[in-house]
Amino acid sequence: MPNSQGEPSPKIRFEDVVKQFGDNVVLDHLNFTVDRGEKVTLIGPSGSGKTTILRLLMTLEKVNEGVIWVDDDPFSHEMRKGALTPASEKYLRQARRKIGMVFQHFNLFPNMTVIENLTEGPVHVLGRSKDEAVDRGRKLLDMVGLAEKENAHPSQLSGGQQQRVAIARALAMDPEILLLDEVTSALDPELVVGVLNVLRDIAHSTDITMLIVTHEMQFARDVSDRILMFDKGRIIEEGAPEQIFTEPRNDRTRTFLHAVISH
Ligand SMILES: Nc1ncnc2c1ncn2[C@@H]1O[C@H](COP(=O)(O)OP(=O)(O)OP(=O)(O)O)[C@@H](O)[C@H]1O
Repeated sequence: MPNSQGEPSPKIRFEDVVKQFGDNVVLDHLNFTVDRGEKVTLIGPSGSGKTTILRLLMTLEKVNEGVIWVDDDPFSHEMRKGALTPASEKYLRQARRKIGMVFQHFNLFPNMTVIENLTEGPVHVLGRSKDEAVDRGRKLLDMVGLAEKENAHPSQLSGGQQQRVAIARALAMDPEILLLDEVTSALDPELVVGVLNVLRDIAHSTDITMLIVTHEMQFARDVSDRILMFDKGRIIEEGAPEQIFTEPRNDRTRTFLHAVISH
C-alpha cells in the first residue's frame, strides 16, 4: 500500500519497541523496517534480542512499549475508538495468519503423516478443500525434495528431512512473511546443507518477506538483501551483506563476525 508520498510502505515496521523481562531490557526503543519481499537477516551475540523479535511477530510475546506495524496496520495493537490499544487474542489470531515460522525444533505432529502435517492447517484454519490442500501439499513436498515421503511419519525421517517438511508446512499456509529462527542449529552437520539449499531456493524464487536468524554466515550472505547487526537490543550496524561481511564499520560487528566465522 503506498503511503502519502506515493512510496510503497514497508511490510514490517517496529516503532520504538521496548521489550523487557522483569528488569532485563531486551529490546531498547527499537526502530526498523523490512520492505515487501525483502530478505533480512538478524545477526548478533547470544542474548542480543534476535529471537525475541521473531517471537513478537509470532505473537508469542507482547511489546511493553511501542508499536509493531504490518502492511501499515497495527499488529501489536488494535485501533479501538480511534486509539491504539494492546491487541486482543482474537485480533492477534487473525493478524498472525500472514506470518509463518520455522523453529529450531520442527515440532511436526508426530501422529500424522507428512502430507497430513501439510494439509491440517490449510483445511482447518484456512478452510481449503481436502483435494486442494493435498494438491498444494504435494507440490511443496516436491519443492523440498520429499515427494516420495508423503505417507511417512515424522519419526521415519531424518532431522534434515523433518525440517524440510516443517518448511513446506509453513509455506502451505501461504504466509506473506516467513520467520526462520536458527532452523539448522539442531541438525547434524551433514544435514544442514540440504535444508539451507531448500531455503536458498525459496528466498530466491518467491516474493515472501523473510526475517532470518542464523549463525550460518555464508547462507546469510547468499540470501539476504540486508543484514541487521544487534547488540544489547539495539541495531548497531546495518547494510548489504557485501558491506557487512567485507568491511564492517563497527568494531563489535567485526569481532562478532570474526568469532562466528572462525568457529
Ligand atoms: N521468556 C523469557 N523470560 C525471561 N527472559 C527471557 C525470555 N525470553 C528471552 N529472555 C531474555 O531475553 C534476552 C534476549 O533473548 P533472545 O533469545 O531474544 O536473544 P538472541 O539474540 O536470540 O540469543 P540467541 O542467539 O542465544 O538465541 C536474553 O537475555 C534472554 O535471557
